[in-house]
Order: sequence, then structure tokens, then C-alpha cells
Amino acid sequence: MSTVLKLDTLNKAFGSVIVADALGLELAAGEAVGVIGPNGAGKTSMFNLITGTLAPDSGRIQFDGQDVTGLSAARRSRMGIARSFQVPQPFTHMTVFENAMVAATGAAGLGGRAAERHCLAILDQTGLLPKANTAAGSLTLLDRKRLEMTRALCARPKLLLLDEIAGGLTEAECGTLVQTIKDIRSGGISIIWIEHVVHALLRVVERLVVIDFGRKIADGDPRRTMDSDEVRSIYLGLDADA
Ligand SMILES: Nc1ncnc2c1ncn2[C@@H]1O[C@H](COP(=O)(O)OP(=O)(O)OP(=O)(O)O)[C@@H](O)[C@H]1O
Repeated sequence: MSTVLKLDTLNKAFGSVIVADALGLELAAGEAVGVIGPNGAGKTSMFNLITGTLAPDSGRIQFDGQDVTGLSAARRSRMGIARSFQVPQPFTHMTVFENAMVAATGAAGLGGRAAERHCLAILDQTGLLPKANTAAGSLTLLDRKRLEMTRALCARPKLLLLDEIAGGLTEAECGTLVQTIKDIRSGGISIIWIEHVVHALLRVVERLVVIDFGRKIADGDPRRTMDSDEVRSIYLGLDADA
């Protein structure tokens, strides 16, 4: 299988706070990987490094066979990297459909009817079609999360980065969202999903990465990783033999 993303020995620090410590990660095309770790471990910073809103102190980032380390966030977005934000960031005064169109005409470079058709298809996929004409600022939390995903998908990504998309949702809402992410994944889009709601993550991903102090401390089968002594002691704060 071809590699869609490769992080090679990334280092980044804000003063004494290390957010990436020789961080390496490889993602195959079509793969879905979950990322967990304590608060402040550097998970969102990793997304900022991948999308290009944060420059590493050292190390390289390859996407789709190209070194993108020096490329702008806008270039990377046009190449097919899209993300959702932990705190949804829609244009609140615009409708759901208009928010989708911004992504389709910007990052995806679509125009006219093609952009409209694409947006309607994505809104259908994310369950937001009935709210297409609703102002984004008046959506419920679940729908704001759906809109985050919609905007990312309208950019026609090869790689989708999801940042704590399940937080604050009810069990039923979480189940709905998991199904949507599974559908996206089966459409061939590669996914990296940062999530504190681990049970939601485990229903989708086939690999789990654990980050602590910017360092990757585990990377492998999700359930084995969750059960490992190192993850129990570092991530869950338990003694290895507890
Ligand atoms: N631009 C910045 N300037 C200074 N410090 C920053 C900056 N961005 C992040 N940090 C710090 O880097 C650390 C890692 O932050 P990051 O958001 O990557 O963690 P996280 O693992 O996503 O945490 P959480 O699970 O709480 O979202 C935190 O201590 C944060 O305060």
C-alpha cells in the first residue's frame, strides 16, 4: 500500500514546552489511525505541523510522495490535507450550504454547478442536508461537529484530520458520528483522529498512536496498545501493575 503521509523526526518546542520530540509517523493510503494522549501532549500541535500552520524546528513532512515541509497551509490544503477543529470554527453568519461552498470553491477549486453538486453530496453524507439553509451560528453541537466534517470533506481531501470531534456528544449522537466517519473512511480517505472519547475511536481505527510530551510512546493494534503497561502508566496515570 502506498504511503500518504510521513512525519520524519519532527521536533518543535515553545520555549521549554516540547510539543514534538523526534516525532515519526507513517500513514498508508486509506488507513484510519487514532491518536490519544494526555492534555497538552502535543496532539493538536501535530495537526498544526501537518497542515502547515506551525513550522517544525527540524524534521521533514512528506505528503502524497512530496516533501511539503516548506509549503504553506493553503498549498497543503489544495494538495488534499483537510482538518476539523476541536472548537468548531464555522462562518456563523453564513448558512450551512454557504460554509460548505467556501471549502469547495477555495481548497477544492471547484466552481459553479460542480461545486454545488459536490456540497450537496457531502451534506447528504454528513446528515446536514435538511439544515442546508440554516445559519451555522444556530446549529446544535452535533450539527456544528457535522459542519466541521462537511467543510473538511468539501475540500476533497486525501487526508482528513479530525480533532476531538466526539467530545460533548450524547451516546446516540456519538454513534451517528462514528457511522459517518466509517462511511468517509470506506470512501478511501485516509484519517487521523485525535480523540479523548476512546470507545468511539476504537470503533473506527485499526491503529492507535499514543503521544506524551510530544513523543510517540506507542503505535499499533488499538486494544493491545490500550492494555500495554506503558500506556496504562503514562496515559492513564496508573501503576504498571495496578
Ligand atoms: N502557539 C503556542 N505557543 C506556546 N505554547 C503553545 C502553542 N501551541 C501549543 N502550546 C502548548 O503546547 C502544549 C501542547 O499543546 P497541544 O494543543 O498540542 O496539546 P494537545 O495534546 O492537543 O492537548 P489537548 O488534549 O488538551 O487538546 C500545551 O502546553 C500548549 O499550551
